[in-house]
Amino acid sequence: MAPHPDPWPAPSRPTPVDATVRLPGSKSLTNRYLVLAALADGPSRLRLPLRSRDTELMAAALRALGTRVIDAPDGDWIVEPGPIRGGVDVDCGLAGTVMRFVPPVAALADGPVRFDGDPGARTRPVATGLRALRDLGVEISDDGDGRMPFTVHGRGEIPGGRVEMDASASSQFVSGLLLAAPRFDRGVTVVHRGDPLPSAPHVVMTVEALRDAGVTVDDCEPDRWTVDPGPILPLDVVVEPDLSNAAAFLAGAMVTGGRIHVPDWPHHTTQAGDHIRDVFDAMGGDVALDRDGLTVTGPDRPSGLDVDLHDAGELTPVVAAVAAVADSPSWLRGISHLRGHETDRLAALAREIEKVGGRVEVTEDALHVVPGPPRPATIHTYADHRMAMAAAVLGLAIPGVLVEDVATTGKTLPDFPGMWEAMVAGTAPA
Ligand SMILES: O=C(O)C1=C[C@@H](OP(=O)(O)O)[C@@H](O)[C@H](O)C1
Ligand SMILES: C=C(OP(=O)(O)O)C(=O)O
Repeated sequence: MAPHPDPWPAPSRPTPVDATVRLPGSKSLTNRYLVLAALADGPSRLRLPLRSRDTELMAAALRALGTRVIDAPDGDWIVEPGPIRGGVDVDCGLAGTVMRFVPPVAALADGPVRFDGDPGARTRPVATGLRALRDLGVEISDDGDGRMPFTVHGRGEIPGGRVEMDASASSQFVSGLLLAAPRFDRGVTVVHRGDPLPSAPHVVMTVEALRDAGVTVDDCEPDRWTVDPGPILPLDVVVEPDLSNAAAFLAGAMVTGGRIHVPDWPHHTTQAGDHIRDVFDAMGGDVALDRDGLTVTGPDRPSGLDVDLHDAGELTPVVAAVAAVADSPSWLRGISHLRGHETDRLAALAREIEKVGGRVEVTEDALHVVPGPPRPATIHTYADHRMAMAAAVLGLAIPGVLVEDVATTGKTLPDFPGMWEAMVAGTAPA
């Protein structure tokens, strides 16, 4: 992987891109499978897992807790569960999945497990998950502010039972409890009470992954999930390509009137990123899913749109970037929870899109993006992989865009700049 200059001159292209882009595995699926495999009854195999910062952090966390996560020569991960041990530290980096999925696993350890992460992780919400674990009988110490760092005092078992939480800040609080719950003495019933749960497809993904591993889950009532205690079957799974990362490349077609093909786009998926098909269709793209994969052909100029991204918030930065060069204003709604993502994405998108000539109004839960005469700028990326990908999309359409810290894309996509440059040059590997 070649080093890239910082700031990185985002390639711009006045003519249509035309490339096939093969995406590595889904972050959300890889990290769920890793957790389930660590708690399973025998060894598992993850085929085509994502190998990026977030998933390496998850693997490292589980290794610290006593699981063997073995790098097979073909890139697969073999996972051999072991007794969960305490007396260890977990580095969450900036990964929401690590800071919210691993504490319930740590509660099953035989001693204390201390969690910390990047400076930015200390401002991400974790208190709801910690409070729920306490309600289920787990001892946790923090500095009293419900933020990182904190220590989970594992006692080798979790009584479990019924717990109510307000998960309106992140669906990951629900997913984290459900994933470990087969190993709780009484399983768990989680009831969400509060504003509507964001990122609902991610909880469906959790439920599906549990059921595929032989776990009984009842989700027939809205905002209530029951996981029965019982064994987790070993997994042998192929990880789907990451559709939210794919969205950035498909945006390349949208802003240049070009064509991008993503092979192996799943026909059934729980990934929220699949929603990008509807979004780009509404923005004037020609979106075709067939046996070979997904092909998006962009319009001469994308249309503005009014869209609710509550279920697929992680698409917002890339959609906002396309909206910033559209032929009319856009509303992106239902996204107040993005203030607790890698950065406050509402503020960050407004600031950076305004630098390249757009106007952005931030409301309580929406962005109103008004395209303006484009101008070059240096885009700050706030340690946020999706801000950096959005900046690359802006740079494709607007000459003279420099992207600070493009390496932050390594959170979910190794060598994003190399893949992007290959796409722009039309040489992306088939
Ligand atoms: O469970 C998951 O894998 C995720 C859930 C979502 O989090 P929020 O519910 O906090 O938005 C999503 O944005 C994140 O990228 C991944
Ligand atoms: C919100 C995101 O990540 P995380 O899993 O760290 O919450 C994201 O990838 O857009």
